[in-house]
Amino acid sequence: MPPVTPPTTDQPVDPSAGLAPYDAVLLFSFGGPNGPDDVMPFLRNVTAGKNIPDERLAEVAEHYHHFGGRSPINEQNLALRAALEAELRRRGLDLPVVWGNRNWEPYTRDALAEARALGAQRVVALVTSAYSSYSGCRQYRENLWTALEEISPTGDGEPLVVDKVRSYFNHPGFVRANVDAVVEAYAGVPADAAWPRLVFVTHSIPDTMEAASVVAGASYREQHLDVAETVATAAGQRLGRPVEWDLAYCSRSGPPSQPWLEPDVNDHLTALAAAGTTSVVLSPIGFVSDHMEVAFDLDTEALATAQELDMTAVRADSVGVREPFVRGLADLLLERAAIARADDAGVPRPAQATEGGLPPFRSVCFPGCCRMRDGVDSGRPAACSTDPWS
Ligand SMILES: CC1=C(CCC(=O)O)c2cc3nc(cc4[nH]c(cc5[nH]c(cc1n2)c(C)c5CCC(=O)O)c(CCC(=O)O)c4C)C(CCC(=O)O)=C3C
Ligand SMILES: [Fe+2]
Repeated sequence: MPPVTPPTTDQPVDPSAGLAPYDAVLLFSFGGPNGPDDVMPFLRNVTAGKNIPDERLAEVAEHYHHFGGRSPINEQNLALRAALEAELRRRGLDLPVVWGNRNWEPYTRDALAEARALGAQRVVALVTSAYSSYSGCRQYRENLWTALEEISPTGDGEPLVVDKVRSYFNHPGFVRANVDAVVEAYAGVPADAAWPRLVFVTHSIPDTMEAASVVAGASYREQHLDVAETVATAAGQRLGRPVEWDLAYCSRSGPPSQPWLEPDVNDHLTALAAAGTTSVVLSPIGFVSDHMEVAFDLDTEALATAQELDMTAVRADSVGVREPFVRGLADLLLERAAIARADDAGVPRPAQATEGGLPPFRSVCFPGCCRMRDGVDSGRPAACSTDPWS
């Protein structure tokens, strides 16, 4: 049965009401190795229970070793935490922001234990993945469930409650920061190059995961197409000239027999070159920071492909700590708090800001949301679920 939409008003969130009932923010990310000795244990964490061929793991380990065995992702998350904390302080909100990862230190359970030691009882989680799919939503919620079990108090301690911010790919802050980055990238294209084609890039996922993602309202791919259209149109307006765009994918893994979303960005550049395109801007809209997938798959591999094809290629920034993005995250936290208060009081929720053609994604997931495969439960419980409006 499709979930029922919760009643909402057309009233915007009242920012003066603050972040109650929350008393801490969890910045919840993927994690990455900090040095060569971390690489294999990290990869084993990421791929536990997954059907990833050994050759692929060895290849990915090489990507990390190419950068001294260190992913940029941890520094980027520390910078994002500092920026978000500063933005919250600027608004008079002095909650602690704790940081935890699914696959490396500091682990999710460490962050939750830290929040509890700071006196937190109800935490709002912000995932560093903007899109909804098993990889960007349920997998985080499964990990959160396990972490909550691991730190669960014995005796009369109150269990920690964690709520999650909606998938924010179509929030105005994320969209605006991507438009800014694309416009800047166009400005960086050499003056003698042709008007560039805009190639958006995101992480590929298995077709089965794509099919299962559609229950959230629009599939992973459709979410990207919606953002891409919005960003390309807005960038074209700012640049005073329309841009033509496509969506391509990177970082495919899994066995070759398993279909994943295509085209791969390198294949796509090859096809574009064959059709006469000589200039591109690559926009990594699938990623919130320039971590290893961007540093290797785009800046190392795809840019080398473009060079071989004699194409001019400029890579746009990911949103990182751009102001519109960070302000948007603070707005999303205020929105989530207002939704929690409305649900607790049994009154309609506030209006939620979006850009593009899709509605806001759910703040509370419903059973069966974002499975790995359609109709098949992983058998693992997930936190932040069971919307009263399921
Ligand atoms: C949709 C998506 C995002 C975006 C959303 C989000 O940001 O969460 C993402 C992010 C990331 N993926 C990352 C790294 C890896 N992903 C892997 C494997 C996989 N990713 C998948 C999907 C996604 N992944 C999938 C379906 C697999 C197959 C196995 C599985 O279902 O889990 C593997 C295993 C080896 C390989 O096969 O590549 C690695 C090392 C890093 C860290 C980078 C760094 O260290 O800087 C980040 C941010
Ligand atoms: Fe990944």
